[in-house]
Amino acid sequence: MRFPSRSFDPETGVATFDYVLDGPSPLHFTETITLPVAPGPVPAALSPVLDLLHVVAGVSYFKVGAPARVIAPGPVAPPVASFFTAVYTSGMAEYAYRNQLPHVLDLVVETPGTLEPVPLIDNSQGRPLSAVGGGKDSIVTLEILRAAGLDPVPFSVNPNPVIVNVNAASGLPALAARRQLDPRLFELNKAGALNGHIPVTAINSLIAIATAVWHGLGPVVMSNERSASDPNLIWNGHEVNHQWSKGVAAEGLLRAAVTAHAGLTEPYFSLLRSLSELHIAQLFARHTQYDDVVTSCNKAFKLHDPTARWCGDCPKCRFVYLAMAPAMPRERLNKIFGHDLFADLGQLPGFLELLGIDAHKPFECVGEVEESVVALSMLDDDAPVLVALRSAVPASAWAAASRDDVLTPGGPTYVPATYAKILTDAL
Ligand SMILES: CC(=O)N[C@H]1[C@@H](OP(=O)(O)OP(=O)(O)OC[C@H]2O[C@@H](n3ccc(=O)[nH]c3=O)[C@H](O)[C@@H]2O)O[C@H](CO)[C@@H](O)[C@@H]1O[C@H](C)C(=O)N[C@@H](C)C(=O)N[C@@H](CCC(=O)O)C(=O)O
Ligand SMILES: Nc1ncnc2c1ncn2[C@@H]1O[C@H](COP(=O)(O)OP(=O)(O)OP(=O)(O)O)[C@@H](O)[C@H]1O
Repeated sequence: MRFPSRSFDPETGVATFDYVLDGPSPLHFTETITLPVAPGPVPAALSPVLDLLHVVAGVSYFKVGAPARVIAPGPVAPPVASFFTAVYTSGMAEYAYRNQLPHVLDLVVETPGTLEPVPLIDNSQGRPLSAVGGGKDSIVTLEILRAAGLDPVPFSVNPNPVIVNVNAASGLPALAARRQLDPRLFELNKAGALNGHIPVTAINSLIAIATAVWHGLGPVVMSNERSASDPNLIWNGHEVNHQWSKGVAAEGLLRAAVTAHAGLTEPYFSLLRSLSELHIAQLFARHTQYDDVVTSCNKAFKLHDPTARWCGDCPKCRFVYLAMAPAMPRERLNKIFGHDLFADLGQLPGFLELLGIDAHKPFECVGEVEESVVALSMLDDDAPVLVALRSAVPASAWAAASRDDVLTPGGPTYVPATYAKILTDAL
């Protein structure tokens, strides 16, 4: 796989990224990303961020053929090379596992030469750009930053009606970028090309950083939780994590790559990294103004035929419902979801999966088994699903689940000291 060229037009904000999968009939792709245009001169750090985005956004096309060699377009510093390789291996691990392509996990992205890291630019003091995905997590971050007086700028890639409505409920003026995959990809998918999951957060994050740089803003603040770092399973000695690019390892690699290549001292961090999903759900419950719009169900974010809001019958809906249940009256919960999931015994197998009974953690954006068990332990009513779940959870699982562990912040983070204090004050 090669990355023949890229372009950027500051008049329109349009960036194009070209890709080639070599072979007897080479496949050419072009992805288009339109950044919100900022007035004034283009900062020097923007172009290097687009260099990184060019390579990272290539994963959507890489997956069509799983080429044995990926050759980056230019020389980079060692932290950048490490980041590229991690994106194409760990970031593509679920794809490799599901398609049984073990070579993907051992791939090394080749770089034509080595650069020194560039001089540093202190961007730590600017207004934070707060990435908004339409779900509970980014709402919690936005509200913490707002309450601390940091004047956050909401930002989304391809805001769909859910995100537009969440931004409207926040009342904050938002920035948006547009991302258009090459339509050839969908034709190839229809024709049966290799397909699978990609580390989309790494792509959205670099688009967010490019926007923050161009608009003279400070760090990009994400809302990735502690459990995003946990793998779903181990395969051939490698971790397979559906949420890899939301995890803390990816965050560290991305930060180091942006600092080495673009010089930003404080490019990007997740404010909620130390928190469990259960904890974040409790913080979300404080903000009723988003109840009619908040949506975490991934089906609402599909490019084709999205649902309007929660589908009410997928792992993500079940997990978020269970996580929010201890934090609010059932009537409010059912109004948010438009479904009463604890009344529907057909969903029992899906809830059992979340509780670690009979399956590995689903390939979805769901929290740890321990969080689900603790959430269940915090519910004491006799809804049919809850009664059935209580009797199915083994004594060992109850004993292993600690409410203190789940609701006490912990684990490694990259949150700078000033923001860490803001988070602590908000808990
Ligand atoms: C919405 C969703 O979950 N999509 C996943 C699904 O794709 P599906 O075909 O059902 O629908 P579309 O998303 O509309 O995709 C159509 C095709 O386009 C490909 N594609 C999409 C976006 C992109 O950036 N590159 C692409 O190549 C896609 O592969 C389809 O062929 O199943 C796919 C295969 O498993 C997943 O790749 C789709 O996941 C999206 C990329 C997506 O946005 N998913 C997020 C909701 C998601 O999973 N987020 C995770 C974090 C993952 C990470 O490490 O960053 C989370 O929130 O935890
Ligand atoms: N379209 C998008 N544009 C910009 N950032 C996004 C987008 N989608 C997700 N994100 C960001 O990526 C991270 C992971 O997304 P995720 O879907 O887990 O979060 P969320 O929507 O805030 O909450 P939830 O987990 O409840 O869905 C979050 O920090 C989120 O803000």
